[in-house]
Amino acid sequence: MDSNTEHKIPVICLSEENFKPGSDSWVLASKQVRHGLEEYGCFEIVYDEFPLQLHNSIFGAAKDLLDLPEETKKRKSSKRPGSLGYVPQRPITPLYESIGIDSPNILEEAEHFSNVMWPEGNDTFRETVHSFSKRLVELYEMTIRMVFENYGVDMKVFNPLMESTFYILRFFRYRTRQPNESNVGLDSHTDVNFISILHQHEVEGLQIKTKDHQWIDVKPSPSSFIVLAGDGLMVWGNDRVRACEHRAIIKENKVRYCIGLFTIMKGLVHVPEELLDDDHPLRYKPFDNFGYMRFFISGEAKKCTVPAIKAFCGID
Ligand SMILES: O=C(O)CCC(=O)C(=O)O
Ligand SMILES: [Fe+2]
Repeated sequence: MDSNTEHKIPVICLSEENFKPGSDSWVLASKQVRHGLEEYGCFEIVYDEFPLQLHNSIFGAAKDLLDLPEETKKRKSSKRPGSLGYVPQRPITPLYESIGIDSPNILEEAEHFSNVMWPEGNDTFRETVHSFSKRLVELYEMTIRMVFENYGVDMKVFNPLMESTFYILRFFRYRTRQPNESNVGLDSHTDVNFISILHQHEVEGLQIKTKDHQWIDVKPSPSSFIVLAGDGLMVWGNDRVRACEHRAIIKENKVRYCIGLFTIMKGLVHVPEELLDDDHPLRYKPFDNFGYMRFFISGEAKKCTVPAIKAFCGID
């Protein structure tokens, strides 16, 4: 079905004020966050104070990186066994290519990655990736804090959860299509991690699927960030939060760039006890996020006859 106007993804207008936990606008924003995650599996942050300069420089960095020769992009930059790293254009996703950076919020890791790609060094790239990622980690932290407050989850487990978060920054590029090619850049899916924060460049493409199976377009803007619940947050929330179904459709005849910060839990994710009661019995066994990612990479997930997350750790 085509996009329509009945649905509206909740928008939080971020300001100094609602960045302060406990303020009136914080409380209001956190209700919208919960509503967005339960209804759509996502919400939008409009962050007017986000520096335009940083928006421009991160997409400049994306282009510089993806313009490198294929052999360079394939170099191993991740220290994790089995990490995805560079994903070239493939027959099933001919328009799409992407490349990921582990722990980009840690300066030494941003430096390590940039030295692998540019052995002569690239200070601009390293600095841009690091400062962009740090801003997105702040948005992630705010989201988790709001979710905790809204569900009444003990703040004692907030810091441990933040400390067990692993971050990957991924740059995506979609080339223009040939006359006979489909406009599907990336087909409908839910993300296999905990939370994803996407930032689009000028060319639109991101679409979100509603509960009643309609697709809504998410328009790009230099101050807009879309926060998506992945399968991991759905597990943590014991199915209160929906994992967001989304896709990328390339309608315009222009190259499209998008960037995502993907958060992944190290160790096991347990449903907090505050989210369990007679009406909400435990639906998932402790969840191993990296194990779940391997379940996809190995092709096992494709064989499932029920949603992959249910097959992996669901209690029926
Ligand atoms: O390009 C986009 O807007 C979405 C990318 C995406 O969903 C993903 O990489 O998981
Ligand atoms: Fe995705």
